[in-house]
Amino acid sequence: MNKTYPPPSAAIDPDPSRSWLWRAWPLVRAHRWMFSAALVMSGASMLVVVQVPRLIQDAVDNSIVSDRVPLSHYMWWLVGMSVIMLVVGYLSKQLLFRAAARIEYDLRNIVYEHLTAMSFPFYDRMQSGQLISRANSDIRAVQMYLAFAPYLLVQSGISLVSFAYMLAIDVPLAILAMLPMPLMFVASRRMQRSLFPVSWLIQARLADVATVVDENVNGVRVVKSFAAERSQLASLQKAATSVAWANVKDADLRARWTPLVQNLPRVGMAIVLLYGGYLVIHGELGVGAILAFNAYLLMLQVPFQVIGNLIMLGQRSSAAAKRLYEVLDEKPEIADAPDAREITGPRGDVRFDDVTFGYGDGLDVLKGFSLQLRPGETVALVGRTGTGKSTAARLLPRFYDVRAGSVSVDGHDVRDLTLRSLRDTVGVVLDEPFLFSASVRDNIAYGRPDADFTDIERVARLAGAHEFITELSEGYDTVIGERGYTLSGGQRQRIAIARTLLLNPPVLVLDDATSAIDVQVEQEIHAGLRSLFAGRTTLIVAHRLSTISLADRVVLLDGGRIVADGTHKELLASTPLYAEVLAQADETIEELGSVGR
Ligand SMILES: Nc1ncnc2c1ncn2[C@@H]1O[C@H](COP(=O)(O)OP(=O)(O)OP(=O)(O)O)[C@@H](O)[C@H]1O
Repeated sequence: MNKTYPPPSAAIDPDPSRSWLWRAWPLVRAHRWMFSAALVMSGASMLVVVQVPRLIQDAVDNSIVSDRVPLSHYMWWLVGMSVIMLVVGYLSKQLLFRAAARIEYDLRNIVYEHLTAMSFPFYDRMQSGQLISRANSDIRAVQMYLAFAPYLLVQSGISLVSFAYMLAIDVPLAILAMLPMPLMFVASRRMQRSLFPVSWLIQARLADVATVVDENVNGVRVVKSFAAERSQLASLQKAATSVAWANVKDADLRARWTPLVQNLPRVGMAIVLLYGGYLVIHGELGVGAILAFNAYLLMLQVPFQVIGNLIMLGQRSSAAAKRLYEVLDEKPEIADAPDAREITGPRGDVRFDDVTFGYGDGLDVLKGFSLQLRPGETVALVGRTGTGKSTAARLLPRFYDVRAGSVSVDGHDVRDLTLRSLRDTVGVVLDEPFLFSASVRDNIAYGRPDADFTDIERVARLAGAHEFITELSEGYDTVIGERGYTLSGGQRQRIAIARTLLLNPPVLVLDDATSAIDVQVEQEIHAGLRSLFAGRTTLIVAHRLSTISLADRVVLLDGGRIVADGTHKELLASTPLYAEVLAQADETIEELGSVGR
């Protein structure tokens, strides 16, 4: 049913000590036949193009100045050449753009595959805006250079051939006509040098504009609720003004340099006219040769501009490639061990043994944290805000690795299991579930795209989502707006619970996963939730009494470790902190309620 797409045709060379081009070369090599064909064709069309001035020369000398050959003879040649250039040009462009598109496909897949393999610590460190820019503009810059640099170089070959033809017509005239060329080279290099920093500036400022627009669109709810449209608009105007300034600077530099670079060949033409005219007058050269020379001089101009652009493109691509490699060279911190094993027939015996954990280089959040969940047991993890309840829950599916101690499922350290089998075993529902812009049905079936509709409906009922889904305009086929914003927080959470349940995981982690479902609805779906928990080991990170009441056992976390363990009643009687935490949670909920009133 699901179409499968080809994997990337090659990988980036993993050796970071090599140059960026060398590392990217396998991508070009993978499409070498297409590239070679495109380059051969473009070389061939170039060879035809340089014949045209020769032909015009002969036509003028043999048919116009004298009447030795009928003019139609040259006309037919010219028509024939045009047809060849048309066909060959079409084929070479087709092949080149195809190869470029494949390189882009490969690069996007390589980067995306890598990003998918990266673990939570990486995403904690990186800014999503930066990642998105790397995945877009940097890929583009690298692809442009890889695909088009060889083509531009072949095109530049036109200058060598033109010069050879000029030499064949008249050696001293060819050398004289070339006199302004070094000047032109210097001028175009200076032009590129002064334009380069400005073009960087434009890129950077465009990225600033993109960031403002991105924040505005993604944070539209916050912007509007603070009525901050004006200040957002002001920051956009500021960023846009900076872009405009850089663009004006760019136009100014171009206006200064372009006429100079473009008009320098006219000096060559003047020389051709003067010395060539002298030769013609003295009968040493045909009139046609002057025409041909002028045409060749114009062709000679091309590479000077192209090579300048190529250098500029090269600098930009090299910076872009380095940024991409920075991401690609990062190894996923959490990956399968070489001898990782599958977990078979999991019973759901979960154990945290003397765990110490903290994020990055930060302080320990958990210290000496030990907890056992027997198969089929439902345990509520309670504690003050910021004590590390969610952190403990994240260690079970191995979103992060412990600093010391161990987390195990059925006696296997989670680090010894394959991530695939561990995450099939441990289902997680987070408090702010992310839903995709797809139908409700597809969102629920996210982990099992081939699931039957009856199964989808069954888990939706269990999660208390079926009723509101059927009330949506197109029921299960209703497409959810971006990130699920068209649904309420509680509705999103119920869809997320259904999504995890469809996988029927033997171990379930609910991290505050019912926090947005109002207490009454939660009570209504308690029966469903209880039947969910039956037969699976469940860890619930909870704040509310109503959620805690679903658990067989409650554990209280404080100072990085479990400080009390028992039933709700036992803890209430024995541990003042427990009552305090519950009272705080109630107060918070009440306060939130009064703010809303
Ligand atoms: N990704 C992260 N990177 C760095 N520090 C983090 C990260 N996530 C949480 N922390 C820190 O770890 C500590 C524990 O956070 P955690 O979310 O586990 O607390 P919690 O008990 O679940 O809190 P709450 O009840 O408010 O949800 C906090 O000090 C928090 O700032």
